[in-house]
Amino acid sequence: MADATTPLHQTLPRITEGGRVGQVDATVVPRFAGPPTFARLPRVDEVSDVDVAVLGVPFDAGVSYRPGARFGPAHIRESSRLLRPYNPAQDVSPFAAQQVVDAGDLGVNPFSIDEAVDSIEAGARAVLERAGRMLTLGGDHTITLPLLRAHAAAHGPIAVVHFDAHLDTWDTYFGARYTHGTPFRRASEEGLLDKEACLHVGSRGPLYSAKDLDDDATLGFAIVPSVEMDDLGARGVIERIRDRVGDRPVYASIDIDVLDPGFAPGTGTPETGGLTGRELLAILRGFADLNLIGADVVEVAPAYDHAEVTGIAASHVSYELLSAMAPRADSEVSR
Ligand SMILES: N=C(N)NCCCC(=O)O
Ligand SMILES: [Zn+2]
Ligand SMILES: [Zn+2]
Repeated sequence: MADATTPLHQTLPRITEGGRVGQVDATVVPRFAGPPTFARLPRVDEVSDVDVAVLGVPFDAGVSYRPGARFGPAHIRESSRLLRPYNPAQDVSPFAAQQVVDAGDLGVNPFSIDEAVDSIEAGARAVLERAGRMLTLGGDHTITLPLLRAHAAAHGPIAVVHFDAHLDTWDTYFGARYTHGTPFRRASEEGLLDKEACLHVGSRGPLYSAKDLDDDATLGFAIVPSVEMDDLGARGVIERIRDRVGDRPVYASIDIDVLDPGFAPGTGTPETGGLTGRELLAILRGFADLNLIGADVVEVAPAYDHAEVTGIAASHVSYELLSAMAPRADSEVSR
């Protein structure tokens, strides 16, 4: 048993509810001490069976404006120390209902986007062989293309629900095809998307031209713009998502800039008029009734954050996604 004189790396008392190796027990080791893994969960090498892996991809060479999302994974992990075991909003204990681990970071090339994209795909495929599902912490939005390649290899064309201020279906920037503004155009061109079933949520802000919207529809996306949030409410947005994706395999990609900059200042291309944290969490809870096969949380850039506001938002978004992935005894739980 740990006491105040025992180095923490020698004995880490963990919650072991449901037979899973869970968080370091915060009633024994205070939250600000101990390992820097996501939610103080075990590392992947500390357990034998894995259901969900949390993977960091510290890559930001694809950004068009402010850099810094390469520090996102470490910032989200540090901001996740306060997460507790039981999620009352979904009536689930996400780390007891499934084995969740921290798979660490991929070490990707910061000087070659092409090489980084290839190695992210290879890394994601390797993680998916070990774990049934993964939640990836970015990193800029470029990383979602190789992540979708890995998921589509396992599931076929995917229904992507994309939360973002931006469409990210643009074509090129300065001739570059792999950037954080282009992942979903590439994914659509590569046949990774179910073009009947993809949806952007929270889009807003100026575009380059009206043609952006025509292209976006052709690439397979419907849109719930941020401006419709008040009229629809979280329930209305969940219904729009459910109508669009049905029971297809769904991948949720959360660009933290879908939140208003007041709720998530720490990001590279902020746009005013976004969702509140409460709205986003409420919508994500609706994914518990969908076939959520994977997710990412991207574009957290801690240099522009204050008091971990953005990091805490990203860690709670991650927690709702992990909760939505958790198997339920009764799948008709109303929430
Ligand atoms: N994916 C994010 N966050 N931003 C894309 C912005 C692309 C642009 O500068 O037009
Ligand atoms: Zn964005
Ligand atoms: Zn984005």
